Amino acid sequence: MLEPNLVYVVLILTTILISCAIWSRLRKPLEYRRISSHVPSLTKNLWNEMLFSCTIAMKHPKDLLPFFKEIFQNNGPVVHANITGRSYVLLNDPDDIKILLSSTSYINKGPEYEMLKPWLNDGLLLSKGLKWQNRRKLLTNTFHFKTLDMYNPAVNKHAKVFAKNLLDACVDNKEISISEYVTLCSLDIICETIMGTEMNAQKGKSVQYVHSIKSACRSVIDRIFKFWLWNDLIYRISNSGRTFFTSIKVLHEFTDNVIKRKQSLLKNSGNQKVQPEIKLEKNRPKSFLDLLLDVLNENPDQMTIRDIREEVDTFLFEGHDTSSIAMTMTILLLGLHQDIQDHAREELYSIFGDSDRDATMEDLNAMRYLDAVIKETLRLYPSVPSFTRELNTTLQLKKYTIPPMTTMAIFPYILHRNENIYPKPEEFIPERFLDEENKSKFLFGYIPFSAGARNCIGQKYAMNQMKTVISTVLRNAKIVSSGCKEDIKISMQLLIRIESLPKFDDFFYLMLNIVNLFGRTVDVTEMIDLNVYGVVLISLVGLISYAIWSRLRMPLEYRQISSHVPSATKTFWSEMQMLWKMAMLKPKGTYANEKVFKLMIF
Ligand code: HEM
Repeated sequence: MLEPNLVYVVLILTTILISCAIWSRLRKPLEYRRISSHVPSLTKNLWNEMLFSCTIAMKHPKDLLPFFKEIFQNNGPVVHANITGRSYVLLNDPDDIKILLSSTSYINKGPEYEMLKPWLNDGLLLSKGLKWQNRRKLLTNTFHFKTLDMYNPAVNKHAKVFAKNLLDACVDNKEISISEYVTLCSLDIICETIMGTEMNAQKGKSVQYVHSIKSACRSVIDRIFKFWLWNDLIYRISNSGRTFFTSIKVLHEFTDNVIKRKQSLLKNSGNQKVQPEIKLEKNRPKSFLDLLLDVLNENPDQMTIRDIREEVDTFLFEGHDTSSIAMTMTILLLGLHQDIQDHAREELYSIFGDSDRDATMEDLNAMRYLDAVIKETLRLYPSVPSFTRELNTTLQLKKYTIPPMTTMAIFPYILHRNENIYPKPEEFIPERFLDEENKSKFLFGYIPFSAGARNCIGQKYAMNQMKTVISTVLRNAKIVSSGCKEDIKISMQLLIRIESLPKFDDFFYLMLNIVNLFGRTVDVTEMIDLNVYGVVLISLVGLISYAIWSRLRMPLEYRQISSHVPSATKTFWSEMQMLWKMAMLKPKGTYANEKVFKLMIF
């Protein structure tokens, strides 16, 4: 049964691939089609294009960033590649990146962002033109420093719950997985600050939302790189697409709930427009959701409930997942570098002494070393590993002219490892960010929050939140992470994720992809959903065949060695047991994933 299916898959995929490539080439203007004649290109002809499209589609997310890094190493900082007819230019030169990002002519996102539309609709991250301009202007006010000050008590409150939960979980020196704790804390913070409503995620109320975000992100990245999933119909019937639509149902329900709670809070306070605590101070700025609901009430032509939902969806996602990854990575790195951790703690002691008071805005500004630690973490592990822009008009780079309709792709993860900007780029050295001389060097060579008109609107908010949470942990606990930095493997998804899987064989991954296309429930990025029985069966068959085969091909005297030399594998069964145990051995410190944290009370 399997073989004819496989033939059909290959046939269908090849047909889709060729038709997409030919069709999209023909409909583009000539200059667009000729881009590869003057920009170093990986896909100078149709065959190369098909090969590249397939290679990229079959890459495991953990191999994507090293793959792109190698492309830059081999071809220079500006590289062209067609993926089934879509033209991409990959940029890794800070000067060229500056030209692109600092111009207000190139603010539209690439076509991949369309894949997020069913989830985030036309929220700030995805919107274009006038709609984006108006929204950005309106919402920028809600990240004013006075507003951030107003959020401080809530951030401190949730940071303390987070630290307590970690310490409770680490009783008896137990190792714990930290990422879920961080994510729930981040979610509580975003809900109570900018949404103005408590969701009690840290009390276990929103675990489903967090899992759905992860599934949705995985499905989207799957779609971005696998050209056969670009088609809406195929995506909808594929396993990846079904996971995506199931997940966004949960995500939308959560957002609706946040909005309803806020509306009922406002109703109960007897004032539809202003929050009770804001009423006390007349000039106090409004928080995000208050402001949107105000506009809805006062100018229903300008804002509908649908508009509010798309912004709440966008800010809930962008506002908690990005910073929770950054906090997880910072805590992991501090646990691996005890000297840096001690230095950060000394700084906190000089600010707070033995007091357990809340961190104020002045305290946060005084945390210069912790600030550098977080910045260095974001250099090595920028939460958003890559982003794109689509050109409306011609772009003149330092050396090349890029025609309209090209998608420009930037990879902060790779840019931040440029040896010319960052000596010893793989090393964790927060001091780089304390040296004033480096500031000009880092401009456009350091873009974890992007740059220019479409940079991250929540940058300052995120830094404050991260400093508050991490300083609270450091003031209460000593962090120890097992493993070493080299063991951290990053998976390129919409946002980065720590790879916590045993290594997948490439062939195994390819087979999973094919099975996935036919809708079996096999999740390729999380072992949890993997068909465990299938894996055990395949491993056993492989083991037995190997043992029989290797015995039979050896001379008899070799096979009888265990009869006179003390042996650990006297029987066939004990040999298999030994093989299995060796295969399952976890070398000390090999998996520095988020499951190997130890927090110690000091
Ligand atoms: C460590 C934390 C964060 C990082 C590394 C980060 C990074 C980024 C990056 C790289 C972009 C540009 C994406 C692109 O061009 O496609 C972006 C945009 C955005 N971020 Fe953040 N972000 C963080 C935290 C936040 C927070 C806390 C919020 C909200 C409270 C937020 C809201 C947004 C929004 C709405 C956009 C779209 C802005 C626009 O297009 O005008 N981010 N962020």
